[in-house]
Amino acid sequence: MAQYTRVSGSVGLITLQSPPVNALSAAVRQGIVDLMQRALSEPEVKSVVICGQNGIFCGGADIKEFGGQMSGPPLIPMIHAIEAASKPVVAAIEGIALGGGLELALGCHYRIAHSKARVGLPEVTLGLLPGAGGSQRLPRLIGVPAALDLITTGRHVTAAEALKFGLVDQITDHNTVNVAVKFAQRVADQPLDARRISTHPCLCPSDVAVLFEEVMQRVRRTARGAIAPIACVQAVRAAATLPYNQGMERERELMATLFTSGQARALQYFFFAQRAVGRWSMPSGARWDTSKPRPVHKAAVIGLGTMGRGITVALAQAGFSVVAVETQEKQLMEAKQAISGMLERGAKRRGVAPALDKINYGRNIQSVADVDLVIEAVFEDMALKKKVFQQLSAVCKPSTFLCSNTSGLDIDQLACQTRNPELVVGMHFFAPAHVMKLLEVVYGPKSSPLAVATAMQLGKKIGKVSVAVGNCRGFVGNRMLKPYLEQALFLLEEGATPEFVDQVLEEFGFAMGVFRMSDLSGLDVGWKVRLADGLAMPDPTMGQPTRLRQGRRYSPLGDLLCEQGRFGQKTGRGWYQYDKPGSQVAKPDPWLHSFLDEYRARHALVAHRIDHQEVLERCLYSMINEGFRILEDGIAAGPEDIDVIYVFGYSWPRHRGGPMFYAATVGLNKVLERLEHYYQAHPDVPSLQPCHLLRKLVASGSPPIQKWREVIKKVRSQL
Ligand SMILES: CCC[C@H](O)CC(=O)SCCNC(=O)CCNC(=O)[C@H](O)C(C)(C)COP(=O)([O-])OP(=O)([O-])OC[C@H]1O[C@@H](n2cnc3c(N)ncnc32)[C@H](O)[C@@H]1OP(=O)([O-])[O-]
Repeated sequence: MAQYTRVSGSVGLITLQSPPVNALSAAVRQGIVDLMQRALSEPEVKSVVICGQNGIFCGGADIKEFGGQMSGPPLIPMIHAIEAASKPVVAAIEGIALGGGLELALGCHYRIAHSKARVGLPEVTLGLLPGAGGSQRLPRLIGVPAALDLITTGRHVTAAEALKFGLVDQITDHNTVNVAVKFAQRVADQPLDARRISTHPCLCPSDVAVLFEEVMQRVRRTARGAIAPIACVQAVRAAATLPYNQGMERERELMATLFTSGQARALQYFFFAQRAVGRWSMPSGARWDTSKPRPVHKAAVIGLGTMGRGITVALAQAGFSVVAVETQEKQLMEAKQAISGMLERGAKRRGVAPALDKINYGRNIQSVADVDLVIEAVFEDMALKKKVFQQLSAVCKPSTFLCSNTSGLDIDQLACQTRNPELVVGMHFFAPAHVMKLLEVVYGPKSSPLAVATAMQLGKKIGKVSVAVGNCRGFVGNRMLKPYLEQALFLLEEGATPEFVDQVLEEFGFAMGVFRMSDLSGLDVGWKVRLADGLAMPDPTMGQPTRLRQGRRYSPLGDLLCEQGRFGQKTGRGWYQYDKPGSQVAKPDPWLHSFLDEYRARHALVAHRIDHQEVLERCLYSMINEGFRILEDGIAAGPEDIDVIYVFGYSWPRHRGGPMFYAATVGLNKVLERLEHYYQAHPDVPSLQPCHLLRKLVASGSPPIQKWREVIKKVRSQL
């Protein structure tokens, strides 16, 4: 929808009206077409201003329409008609002008932006390119290098940066619509030819071919298999090398390919999944919209190791007062220095003052007495964490929320140490905690909706995508990682090498294969957990064979490496070898290959040829199967929660939507059939046994992912 008013006698004001972001739905496009015609036909009207209601210009094409049949006037001719208009058209940009919204503004003859507005062409993040002329007009307006930057990254730029680029003509701190109306009056009788961007030559640097080559190489390297960034470069290249009309034709062809690709569908699903996780619910029926958070002004972090430092930085940067506690003097001094460095570097990047004064350091837990919320980030040891929670419960005011950054321990056991177990939740950050977007907010059986709502809101305030999940070993992310890691080890036992498994997973789109990732995080981390669980050391009195523990297949390969002091990158040896401890350049290690040969010989394992398909299916489908179990158990409310966790926390390639969306893409019956096949071949590996929910979904005709919740509800009610 759009509204028309005549202002100051001679200006036709068109206001886009489609809450919440004035997306260009069919109705809005129809409104613009009709009202432009009206403005052009009224002789008193000398110029036109286009703005959006509620201080938001336009969030672009309506993404919800992409899934169905497109109706209403198409965007491209609508923008062409605006550009071709005989009266000046001014875009009054408040809030945002993104994607099709900015393309609409580029079709106008002038652009006035509020100083707080942000603009950008984020289509690439949805698996698309700016397909309403944006890939052709932007380089003509701001030059090829800047256009390539904006279009291939999709980043939003501030009004000040936009002015520097020449993307907007003026910025204002005042009422943008009023300023635009006055501007429109001033330019009412100015000639328009030079203002039609499509008629401009494309501004190219002299070495433009080299530039395109370099950008294409960079994009291919970082795209991890995503096709949209490559198409974006191709579209801008068309702008630089072809006349406008031919460039538009190329834009249309590239857009058509992207639009129907599985990647665009996955990325658009993921866009809505990110928003869906904010609408959390708990099995008790408590929900985001009926649970009010309590404001947090002052927080504390206990334990200033790697995680505690990152969490402190994240809180301080978001403006919270933080009490940072570390009982070891040496560790405290090191942490202070590290945190200050992180804050200073971050502030320099963002051009603001470092939030050093937000933090008070202390060695005594008593110093957290008056805080609203505490995040415990001590070593991952249940006995130690229990002690800390007992102390916190005694020291803090009764209303303080007590949170643990555990990556998988039982939240309920911690809650039981406190006076108010309903105020205890998990806040599982991912390293580095001030950078990684993901936060798992873990509720135990006693956690109150108030505590969950407060942790979710705090997560949002510090810039995280927070996902509420139930309490179980490893929560969602690490629980699903277990079968994935396990399969990778079994594949080594059966004949694969770490390099091959990693190559397959990296070709799939993971930033790092499973073995490179283990080397980076440190092999000793999992080893300590397995030792604590009694898994890493077979009990000789029980007579358990080395490759069978607690009644199921077990690979001791990781333990054997740790016993040799091979902890990964930090020791210069792990699944790979490194030039020196701490180096990041992984090289295949002949020692490891002989070690695997000897291991196989010792256990009478005959190496067989393992192909790409087997690596992918066994690693990914076992993980996906665990995802279905998690849904069945009610640990995650829906597939979106799992997918968001995996993309933001575990480098799952975003253009594949997340593990559960990927399962839907592959076809649930295929996932089921392959799991059955592998389970038959490996009956001692329970993680390969297809779970009940997966069978139920297949039996229900494999409904689209948006309908899974209905089947999940039925399955849970039968349990
Ligand atoms: C031929 C076509 C060519 C063209 O080049 C293609 C495009 O333009 S592609 C488009 C290029 N444009 C983009 O990529 C911009 C995508 N949007 C964004 O980046 C952010 O939403 C924005 C920055 C605008 C606001 O952030 P914020 O303040 O944190 O708020 P929020 O994020 O929570 O959103 C609030 C609500 O608005 C909803 N919604 C938002 N946008 C759209 C949309 N375009 N459509 C439909 N709905 C949209 C969103 O789902 C949410 O709904 P709900 O039911 O309440 O969950």
